[in-house]
Amino acid sequence: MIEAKGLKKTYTISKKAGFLRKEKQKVKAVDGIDLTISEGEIVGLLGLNGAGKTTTIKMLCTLLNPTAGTISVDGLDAVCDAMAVKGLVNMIAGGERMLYWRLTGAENLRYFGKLYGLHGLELEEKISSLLSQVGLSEVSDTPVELYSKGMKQRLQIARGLINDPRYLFLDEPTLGLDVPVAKQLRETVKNLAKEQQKGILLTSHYLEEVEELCDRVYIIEKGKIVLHDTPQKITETVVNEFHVSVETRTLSALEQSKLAKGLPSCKIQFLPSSDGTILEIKAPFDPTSIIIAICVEQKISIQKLELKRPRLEDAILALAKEKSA
Ligand SMILES: Nc1ncnc2c1ncn2[C@@H]1O[C@H](COP(=O)(O)OP(=O)(O)OP(=O)(O)O)[C@@H](O)[C@H]1O
Repeated sequence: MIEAKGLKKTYTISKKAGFLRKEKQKVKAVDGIDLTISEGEIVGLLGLNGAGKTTTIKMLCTLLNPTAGTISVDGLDAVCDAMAVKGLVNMIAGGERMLYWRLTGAENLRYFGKLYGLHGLELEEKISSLLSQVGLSEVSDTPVELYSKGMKQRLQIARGLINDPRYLFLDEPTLGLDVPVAKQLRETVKNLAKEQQKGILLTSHYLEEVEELCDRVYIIEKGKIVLHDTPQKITETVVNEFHVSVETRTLSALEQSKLAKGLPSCKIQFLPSSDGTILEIKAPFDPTSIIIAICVEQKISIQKLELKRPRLEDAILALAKEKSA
């Protein structure tokens, strides 16, 4: 398990303070974060630009030392035992960073494998197994500059797995990818966690992706965790509103009042349609079973019922609105 406690990172930057004069300024990028990632689990780290996600990831994978706090990776300290921890973790960035474009796919993996102390037959076997795992065997000897975006991203995954890490940090892994390529990549990520038991920390601006993949989500703001729960619980806590649309035959005033009485905490609108009535309901819970029960009791046939659950995106928008109000 990875366990971070009281994690802080302060950068010192120089700012112009008049002609020829510079002033040192401190930026608190991460300000006391506690988080855990277990093997086999996909954990999301969400926040607006500049919230501190990349800084957190860099500390977790030993690329940056924290200003304060501790990180334990399977009992090893990420600062004191950094070399051992490097063997247990790896990072996969989205976009086209961290690859050498003039080198072929196999040469890239050979270079990164050597950095992890792999060599000889063991390294060559690893390279060919990873290239086959990500479907790049046929282009192993093609320079990366000739790869498509999707192929480069698959090579990034192979690069991130070269040291067979127990924990993977994925920073915007589907950035700029076409829908089918991104979908395939999400399947790979699920497989890494659920079949290969790797612990994964994921940052993504695609909230549907986070909702689909993550078991738990941390929401970070100005370097602090402001919410931590499953995507579903976060959504229910923050948005707390279900939209239901129901189409029925034309309802009498009595039937309308029965429905309104049965759903006292909901906002209901009865709208006439060409062949009946449309009910638009906003409820602080999922009201479908109550609506169905009343309709059965009143012998009202339902032509169509549509439930719009709140999504993680609605929750993040609501949180952002709350903060700016
Ligand atoms: N090397 C650095 N030197 C000085 N300040 C930095 C440095 N890296 C990041 N920062 C500042 O630290 C804060 C957090 O940045 P960080 O990149 O961790 O956020 P982020 O959540 O990853 O943002 P984004 O979603 O835009 O990538 C920001 O205010 C940023 O300007």
